Amino acid sequence: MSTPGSGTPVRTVLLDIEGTTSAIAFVKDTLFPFAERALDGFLRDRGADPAVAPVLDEVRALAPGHEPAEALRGWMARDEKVTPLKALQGMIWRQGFESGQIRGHLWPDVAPCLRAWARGGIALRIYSSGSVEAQRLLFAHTEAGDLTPLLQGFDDTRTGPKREAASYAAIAASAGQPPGAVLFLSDVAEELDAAATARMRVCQLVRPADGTIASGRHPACGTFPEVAARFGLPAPDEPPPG
Ligand SMILES: CSCCC(=O)C(=O)COP(=O)(O)O
Ligand SMILES: [Mg+2]
Repeated sequence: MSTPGSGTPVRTVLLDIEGTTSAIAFVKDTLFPFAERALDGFLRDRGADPAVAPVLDEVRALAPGHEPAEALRGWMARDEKVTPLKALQGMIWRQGFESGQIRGHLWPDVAPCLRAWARGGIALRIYSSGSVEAQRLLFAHTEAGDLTPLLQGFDDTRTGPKREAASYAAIAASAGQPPGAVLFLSDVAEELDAAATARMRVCQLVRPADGTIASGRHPACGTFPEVAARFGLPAPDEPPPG
């Protein structure tokens, strides 16, 4: 697949989380089990809250004939990126992040690049299946500190599915950028296909520790400094720790 907009300088970097900024194992082995363990207590204690009850109605609408807890556990077991599940996970993770039980994992090459890119005038935005609430929590409580001041926008699947081009067109419009000035980074080739169809520039993060396989359809990099070198972004001036 060609690289749309390759003559346009990158003004915005749009970041996926799982498999891109953060380890797949962190999401699967830390975040998901935390939500699984806390689910029943959360539904019992908070199920009638004004912020929670409408989300449970969305669950019932998507899984008629099932108890919400049963539907949610099924989606979790199959890692289905269902919007109300992701919203509830974000609410459950809040207690874990704010109490210090969970710290957001970032690959060591990520924070130095985000700082350098933001300092260099590049707008940084997140687009993840994780809810906007979860995204903010993760970046406010990373192992490298609170990185939310570096981030200018957050989108989740309420904007649209990650494998549909219209979602990327909407994000570029809300960022006030032509799609060709936006570089989308993700580990998932189908997400990159959709972003490229919307005329964004794209790069697959192929992190060996995550077991990602290069699709061959898009430019691929193993680390954020490689992305910086390939797409003309500022280089990090601090070496990654360790
Ligand atoms: C704190 S974000 C949680 C990550 C998550 O729940 C998820 O499904 C990740 O999906 P992504 O689109 O970032 O690959
Ligand atoms: Mg991902």
